[in-house]
Amino acid sequence: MFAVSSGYWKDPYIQYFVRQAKERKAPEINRGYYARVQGVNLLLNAFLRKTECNCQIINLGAGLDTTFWRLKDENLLPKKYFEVDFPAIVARKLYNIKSKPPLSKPIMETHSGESLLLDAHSLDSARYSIIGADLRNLKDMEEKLKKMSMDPQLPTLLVSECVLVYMTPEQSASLLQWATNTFPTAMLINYEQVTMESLSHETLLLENNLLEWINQLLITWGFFCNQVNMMDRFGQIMVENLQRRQCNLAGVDTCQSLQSQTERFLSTGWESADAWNMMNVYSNLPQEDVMRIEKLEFLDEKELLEQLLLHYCISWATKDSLGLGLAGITF
Ligand SMILES: C[S@@+](CC[C@H](N)C(=O)[O-])C[C@H]1O[C@@H](n2cnc3c(N)ncnc32)[C@H](O)[C@@H]1O
Repeated sequence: MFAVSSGYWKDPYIQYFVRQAKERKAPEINRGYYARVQGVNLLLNAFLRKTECNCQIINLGAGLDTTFWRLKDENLLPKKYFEVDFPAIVARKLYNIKSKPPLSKPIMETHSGESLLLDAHSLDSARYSIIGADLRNLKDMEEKLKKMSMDPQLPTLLVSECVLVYMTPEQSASLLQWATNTFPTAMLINYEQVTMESLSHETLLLENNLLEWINQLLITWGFFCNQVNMMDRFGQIMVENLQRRQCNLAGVDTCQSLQSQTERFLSTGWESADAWNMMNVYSNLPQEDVMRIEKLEFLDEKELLEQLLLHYCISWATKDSLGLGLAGITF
């Protein structure tokens, strides 16, 4: 919300989901969010182009994500957009949708046919469905998705942003395997942590600054959305802090390296997989817009931004029975 209100990117819908007034965040945090949002959108849009929107999207652990509304505004809606999250999170999202016309109107506008289903834990309309389910209970989740007309034969994009790390490696592997067993033509985009393996020793010596900054990150970004790897000092401090706050890091072992991030896909039936740290993603985003956002706020500590970006990655994988050229999607 703060990054949006500071002009990093446009999202007219996030304001309807955020309870507190915009709380100021550090420029590194805003740039980190910018890289994540632009990076994921870039791959997502490429999938929509390849499939000419003749596809479905399933956002796993969607939280209060606003992508459905963006795609509607940009005339890029897939045949159907699904979201899955725990029933309690879904209930909160549905409450906002029901009570805020700027959220409900676009859903009504894209709805046709039978009456729209809306209860405390699910929504089913022609182009947008939300289900309350546990990603670790695949049978139940699949049944619910099928009830809402999920079509396994359609090219399917699965998105998981800061979600798999909450599950054990076995649970997330089952989810990835379920995806390849279910959808012959699919792509999965995953955003989460990766170790700082590529950082130089000198950068790590910035530890005093780092400690202070990590604390800020915990309060703002990390505590809510992310956990990091235990392999380095940065990761150790954050993991210890998160554990003190009873935040469980069940999936952190899979985040060790870009290689472990791609291997998790290749060992669960995906045909191609790639993973880029966010520093690389940031450097490959359209540079005109990067130059624009870099003028928004003065950034004192470039090294800290680098450390943040090197600690996160976007990984993606494809399986392409229809031969749409999904493996060619990249930054
Ligand atoms: C850090 S939030 C990320 C939300 C959203 N993807 C985003 O990027 O803004 C993690 C989300 O995953 C959901 N989640 C975690 N484990 C889950 C599970 N086993 N089943 C369903 N949802 C889960 C949480 O409820 C939460 O909404």
